[in-house]
Amino acid sequence: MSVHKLFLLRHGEGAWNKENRFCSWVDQKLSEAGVQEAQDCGELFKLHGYKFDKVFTSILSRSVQTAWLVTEVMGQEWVPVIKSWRLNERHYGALIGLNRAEMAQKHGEQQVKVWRRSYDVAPPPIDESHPYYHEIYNDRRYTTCDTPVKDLPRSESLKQVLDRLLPYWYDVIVPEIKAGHTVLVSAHGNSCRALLKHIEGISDADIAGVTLPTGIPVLLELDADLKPVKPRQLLGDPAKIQAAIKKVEDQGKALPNGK
Ligand SMILES: O=C(OP(=O)(O)O)[C@H](O)COP(=O)(O)O
Repeated sequence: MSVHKLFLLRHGEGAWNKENRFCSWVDQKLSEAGVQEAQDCGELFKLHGYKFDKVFTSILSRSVQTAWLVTEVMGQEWVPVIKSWRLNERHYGALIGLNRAEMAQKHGEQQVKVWRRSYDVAPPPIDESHPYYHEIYNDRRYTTCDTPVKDLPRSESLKQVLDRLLPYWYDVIVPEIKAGHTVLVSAHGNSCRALLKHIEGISDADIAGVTLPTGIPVLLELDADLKPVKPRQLLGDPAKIQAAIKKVEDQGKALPNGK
């Protein structure tokens, strides 16, 4: 029997999702379409009558903005929103800012797939010569982390995302769920995939085939030990969800105009 409902949500479309660029730790806001996706998601939750007790976000604006829009539409703005860098998107290292389709043209689709979806391969690290290095590491938000700025990642595999996420999951989120609270995690494609891998026990190989589009919530129904009692449900119109998944997968195809 299902005891707990947990919702994972990749934020609505951001400006760089639209431009097919690796966004990662660059703080992009939601696009107009992304705002709409977040609001639609709130409407969907409202329609189902879901009530959240706690919302967890990363410290990137697109994840926080999504949480605000969702709870606003639901009339649940009062629900506490707790932020941590440990829910941030995967650090894409030197790939940050680059266009996936152009990278596929240059390095091949297979290499881009390895960078995007392998479990334990990290992209090349970012260094001080990278155009976004200083914007990221001089940002005041990273002085608030439980880890000194010098020790924050310079690139991460999905495995490394899970490694930095798990202490937060067990110390902060799990106690909330076990206390009977309904939790929404409003985060990112890869931080949600890492969490999903852990909760569902997905193998290192099979996680490559799991794609989460923006603005589509995932409902997990868990038993008292937080083991899934049924398959995950992606909420919304199935045809729309399939099209959105294909769009994300196609982002790594080599197209000359990078679109
Ligand atoms: O910033 C990103 O994800 P996000 O839009 O979920 O925050 C990444 O660039 C996602 O890229 P990917 O789908 O190639 O792993």
